[in-house]
Amino acid sequence: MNIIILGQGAIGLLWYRALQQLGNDKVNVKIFPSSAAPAASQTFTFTEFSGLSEQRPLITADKTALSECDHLLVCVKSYQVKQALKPVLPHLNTGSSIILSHNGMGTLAELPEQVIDKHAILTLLTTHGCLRVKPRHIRHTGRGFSDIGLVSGQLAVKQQTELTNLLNLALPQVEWTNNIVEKQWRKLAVNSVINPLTALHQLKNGQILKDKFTAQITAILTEVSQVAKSQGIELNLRELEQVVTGVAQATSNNISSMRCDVLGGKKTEIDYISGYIHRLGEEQHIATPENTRLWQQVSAL
Ligand SMILES: NC(=O)C1=CN([C@@H]2O[C@H](COP(=O)(O)OP(=O)(O)OC[C@H]3O[C@@H](n4cnc5c(N)ncnc54)[C@H](OP(=O)(O)O)[C@@H]3O)[C@@H](O)[C@H]2O)C=CC1
Ligand SMILES: CC(C)(CO)C(=O)C(=O)O
Repeated sequence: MNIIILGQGAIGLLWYRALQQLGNDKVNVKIFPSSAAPAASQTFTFTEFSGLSEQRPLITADKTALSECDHLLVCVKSYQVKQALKPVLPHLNTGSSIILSHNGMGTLAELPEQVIDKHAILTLLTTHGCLRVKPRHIRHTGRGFSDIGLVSGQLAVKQQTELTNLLNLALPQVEWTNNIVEKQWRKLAVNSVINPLTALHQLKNGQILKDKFTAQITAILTEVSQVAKSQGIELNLRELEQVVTGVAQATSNNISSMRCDVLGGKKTEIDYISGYIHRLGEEQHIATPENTRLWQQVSAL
């Protein structure tokens, strides 16, 4: 199987290393570099939980590799997806799937129609934690699990199974799911609470469980479930509150990705989290004052 990874950041290199470990007889994995990265052959450093580090070769994909690709795994931030795909799409094998792996929602609607017509589009959601220590040096900070499923087009069951088995062998656990869109909404709900609140109030994830945020969390999640319903996704409010509490407890000492971005002076993914709820709400005539305010406040940071 030929897999190309687009995005050599934390998640891209995590998958690249995991797949490369399996050996060439199982998978031929290459990386498509960003224009900022030199194209010449390079190495990258991978640091495990134990603190052990290793250097590994980084094999980059050219146009020929793109024309032979079976699965393109896109591991860039949500706001980078459209731009990152631009130089890749003209050369990508028509039979290749495009697997989007990012926080937030709304990137599918940004893809040109011809792309949607030609390629099966999948989503890969992961709870693994990975830190980019510096360019081409990553540290795996938390073991998690991943869900993969189809969001547009078709992929034969045999290909679904082969892909899932391979990813699961590389970085377990990976499961195929036929309701990936519902899972995306659940993850969006979690991110719509934890990410903006931690970024705005400079909190660790667990600190959003203080009583003073309870009413606001309920308001955010009420809006998310109302907007999700307009898209045919039923989310139970009490269940969402429990999921958010569970994730905040399990990651209580973590700094959310949005807070990290703010601290690092980087652009956040707020347009694809609270901003996505705001846009869909407007489209569907559903008021989303809480998410709209969070979107505006984080955008202004
Ligand atoms: N890190 C984590 O633990 C987790 C991350 N996620 C989500 O996964 C997604 C990816 O996150 P993460 O890997 O941490 O992000 P990073 O910022 O570490 O990686 C993004 C990579 O994309 C590259 N890139 C940006 N624009 C382009 C382009 N036009 N062409 C090619 N490459 C490009 C960047 O290039 P350059 O090197 O030049 O900057 C960078 O290497 C995000 O949505 C994040 O929220 C989800 C779960 C956990
Ligand atoms: C689940 C959570 C909130 C963990 O930090 C996350 O996905 C993020 O930080 O973006």
